[in-house]
Amino acid sequence: MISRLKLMDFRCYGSFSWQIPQQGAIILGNNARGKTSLLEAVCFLLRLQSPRTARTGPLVSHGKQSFGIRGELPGQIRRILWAPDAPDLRVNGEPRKDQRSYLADSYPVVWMGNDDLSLVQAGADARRKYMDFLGSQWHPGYRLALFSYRRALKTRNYLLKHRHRDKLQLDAYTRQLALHGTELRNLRANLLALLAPHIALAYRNIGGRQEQVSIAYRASEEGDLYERLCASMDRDIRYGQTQNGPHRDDLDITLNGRNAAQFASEGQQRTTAISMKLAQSSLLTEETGHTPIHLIDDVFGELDPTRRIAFLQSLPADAQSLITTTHLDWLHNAPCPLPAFRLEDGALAPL
Ligand SMILES: Nc1ncnc2c1ncn2[C@@H]1O[C@H](COP(=O)(O)OP(=O)(O)OP(=O)(O)O)[C@@H](O)[C@H]1O
Repeated sequence: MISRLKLMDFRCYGSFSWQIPQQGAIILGNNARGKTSLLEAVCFLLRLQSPRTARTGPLVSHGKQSFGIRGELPGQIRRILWAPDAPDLRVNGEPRKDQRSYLADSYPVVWMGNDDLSLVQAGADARRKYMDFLGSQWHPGYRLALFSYRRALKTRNYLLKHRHRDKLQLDAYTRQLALHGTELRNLRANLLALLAPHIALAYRNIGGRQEQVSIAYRASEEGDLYERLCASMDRDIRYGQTQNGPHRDDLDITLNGRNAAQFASEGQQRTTAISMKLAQSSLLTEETGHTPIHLIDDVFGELDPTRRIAFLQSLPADAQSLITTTHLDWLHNAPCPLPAFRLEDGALAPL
């Protein structure tokens, strides 16, 4: 639970402070008032990641050099002062030397947004991000394997692109890539095995009792990764890029045995996407012992009333949920006991 949030020069907020109710809140506001930015700030404070951008530059208010986020949680005050090349990360006033140690005792987060449909409809990138955001919160080794893999991939791609490549060096990075890639794949496969039953259960709860959703990890190629990388070396050199590996892996999502992207209706696809997010929540609760903070950005307009009610009922009773919306029509007949606030001119006022 986050109880107080303060922002400085974050996105459209110069200075902002909010005492957050324990159970969470509904944040009502017209477009471009800063609703998503608020949830983004909470996500960044807890995970050092924005769901909107991979870079931190866009988070800094226009014309400023750095931003600050401070949040009070049970037993800890987290504070980030982010300046280019010199992030200052503190917990209870103590500096944390790197991102890993800052994140080690942070709280889990689930992000739900109106573009979650892309988990089913869009390319594999969205599904890898989904796995990696969850995996990094699930297992400390996951983030490390992902980070090491990305670093080795970047160097290998750099070597592949350059004409005067050193064969020995290329082989050394191929080995590194295979080592971290195999580790990452094993972690992802384990994660998916744990996650799949949570997704099936969440789907049934939201109304798809007749339907069977299933999800499985699919590697971009079979067999030993090092051997496959060596076998495709000529092609990689031609493209100047590594063509195989976990950065090309995907998830197979099926509904009643058929590919969900091609055969499911939009309603079924939305239910699948929401189930994937609710499954993150139940898995993280089980694995970390903490119910994640739910950051729910403008999802209700897209759901029909039955799914909306079922979704609200599926949120864990003890979760803190921050829900943004541009209107409250969807609340009609919906079981949502959260207090509502209006966001106007960069400040929140109770409704
Ligand atoms: N780095 C930045 N500095 C200043 N303003 C920014 C920055 N990044 C985005 N903005 C602006 O902040 C405002 C709020 O954006 P945000 O996405 O949080 O709004 P929102 O209330 O969620 O809108 P919507 O309902 O349309 O999704 C927008 O006007 C946006 O252009």
